[in-house]
Amino acid sequence: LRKKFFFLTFEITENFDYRIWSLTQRAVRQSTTRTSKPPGVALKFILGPAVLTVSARLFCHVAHCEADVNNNTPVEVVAKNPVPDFKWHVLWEFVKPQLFTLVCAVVLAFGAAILNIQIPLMLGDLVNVVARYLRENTGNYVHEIRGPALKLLGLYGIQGLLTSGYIVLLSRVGERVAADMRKTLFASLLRQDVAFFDANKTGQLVNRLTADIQEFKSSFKLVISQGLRSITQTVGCFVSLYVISPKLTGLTVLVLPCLVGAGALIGSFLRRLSRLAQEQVAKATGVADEALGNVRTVKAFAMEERELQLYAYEVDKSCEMNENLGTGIAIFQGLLNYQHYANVFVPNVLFGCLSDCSEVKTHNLLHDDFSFTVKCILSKVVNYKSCIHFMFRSLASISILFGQVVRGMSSGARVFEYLALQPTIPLSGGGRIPYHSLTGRVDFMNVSFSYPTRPGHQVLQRFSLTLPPSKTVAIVGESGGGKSTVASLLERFYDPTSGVVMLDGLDIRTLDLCWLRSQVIGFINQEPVLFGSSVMENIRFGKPEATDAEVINAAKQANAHGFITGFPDGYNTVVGERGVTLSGGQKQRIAISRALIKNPSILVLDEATSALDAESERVVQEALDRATRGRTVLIIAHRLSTIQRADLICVMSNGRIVEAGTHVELLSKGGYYSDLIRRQRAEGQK
Ligand SMILES: Nc1ncnc2c1ncn2[C@@H]1O[C@H](COP(=O)(O)OP(=O)(O)OP(=O)(O)O)[C@@H](O)[C@H]1O
Repeated sequence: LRKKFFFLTFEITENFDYRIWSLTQRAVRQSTTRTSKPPGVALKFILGPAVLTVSARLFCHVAHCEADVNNNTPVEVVAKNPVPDFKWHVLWEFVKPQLFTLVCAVVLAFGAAILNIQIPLMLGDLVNVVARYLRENTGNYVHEIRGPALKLLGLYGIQGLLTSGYIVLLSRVGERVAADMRKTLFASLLRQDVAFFDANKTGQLVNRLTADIQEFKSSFKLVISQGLRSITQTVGCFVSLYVISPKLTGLTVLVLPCLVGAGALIGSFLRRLSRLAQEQVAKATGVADEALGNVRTVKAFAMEERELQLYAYEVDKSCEMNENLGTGIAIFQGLLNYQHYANVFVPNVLFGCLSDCSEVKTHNLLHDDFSFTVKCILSKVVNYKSCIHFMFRSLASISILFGQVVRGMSSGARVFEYLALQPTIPLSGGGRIPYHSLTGRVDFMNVSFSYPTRPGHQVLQRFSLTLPPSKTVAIVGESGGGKSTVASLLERFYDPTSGVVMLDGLDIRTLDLCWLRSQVIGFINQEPVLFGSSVMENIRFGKPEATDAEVINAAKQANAHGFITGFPDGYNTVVGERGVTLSGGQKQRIAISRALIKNPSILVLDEATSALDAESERVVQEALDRATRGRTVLIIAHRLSTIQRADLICVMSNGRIVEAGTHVELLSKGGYYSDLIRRQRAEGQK
């Protein structure tokens, strides 16, 4: 691992690729997770009907972030959440709209379960008829057997109908609850701050939306259908057992709390295993997601084998954990059956029936009739055994269900955890400045800022800058100096740690964020991300209500109309995932169209042309020159040639402006800027 870490760190110092940075992080993560101590465990369990009521909270991680200010080595940011509780009131909110259907399903399931209890008793009656006929060989066998047989047949029929009915209703409830959960979770995720996405991997978030909700849905359906049936059957059989033999049933009552207690204990352990196993699955998904999402970079570095190893490592760990969980559940079931069958009930059945059959005793006292004794015992034994058999089957299915409940509750708790998250920067609410009075003046006043994931590392320090209305201000400077961070603060992806960002003299924290982003600021960055839909839809993303004519007009302004109409499908051309079927310059011009269609007062260009070759840069630059007219523009630039006509050029270093002026002023100063120009010219000549 150390070797891997060294190799990857070397790569990043060569400034190769962001992807390598993330690989490096992963290497660090693996080494730290292997050496880190296991988290503290606070077991919590409640005796009683353990399966359904034990709290999901098991142990607690303390959230912490690490930062190494003096060292440029990528630092791992670990955001560990406390283990979430399963919140019943949140579940209730989802179940409430389906309550009627659910109640119907429960009633049908309950009916089916009650009929199930009748079956052993009916079987007993049937056996009695057969036994009597075999023993006495008198009477009309067909006539006597017909009654119980038809009753049994009818019972099975009705039970079948009830079963189909509740399964249909229950699957409807399950699917709708799951769909509502997915939609709400997705909405909640989209609402989160950018900082949230800095700290959480996309793969893990997608896992919440897919695997966790799927798991929860299966558990939910199973608990209601099988759980209800099994519990009803257990209780019903218990009552029947009591009627047949109170003494033996008393013994069972004594033994059962011990079983439930042991079950709760093992259950709390299994729940912990299950949660860890699910987290591991999400981790493996995250690795695959990252590799597939960046497949070109993986291929460019011939890293397929390494990615495979990383994925295999995570998958093997998850496999091992799930195997442990399976073993735990198996042992639990085994113990349950063993205890029930071998230790307590079976040896006592005959004894219990014989000693408890008061009917037999009374009859014997009066008549001393041995054949009656045998007949009575036979009937009781058959009934008792049938009931016991059904009760054990129900208990066994409860124990199988138990594993599912454990997994379902952990999944549900993880989903509910994200549902409850509130963004620190609310998307809506706050004031709007009327369009006709908006000038587009921006002031950064004494802004200091650290990224939430690296609180110890101050990126901006008492930074002040004014973007006058309809003027172009460019920021240049060393890599990592904080240029893009300024743009992020203007977009309000983050809020400053101290100081304010103002728009037309108003603190942007008091303004409606949705309005600010959708109508005031147009943002174009170095690597425009397009969606895998048509060109038309991608441009319309900037203004969903835009007409086709508006889309075409925006494309014309961005120098994009020509190449778009050159495609066989024109504006209906599908651009592929992330716009993979377009060239860099074409993608950039579509991104410019997308920003221009909302006619923003402020335009932020974050190194918009730095990834392009000379010809593409010329075409895109033309588009940008046209787009910036009459707007307040903030340009974050690498290539100094593109910003020479800016009204103000600021040179940034270590989170501060160290020099500011026009191109000519700065050149004549002979300071940082002229040094940058000289260095860039020298690089260009190499
Ligand atoms: N999302 C983030 N979370 C934590 N730290 C970040 C994040 N984004 C940037 N940083 C850190 O903030 C500092 C400033 O980054 P920023 O991207 O603003 O620099 P820059 O001047 O735009 O660099 P470049 O010219 O290379 O794009 C860097 O040290 C960087 O590592």
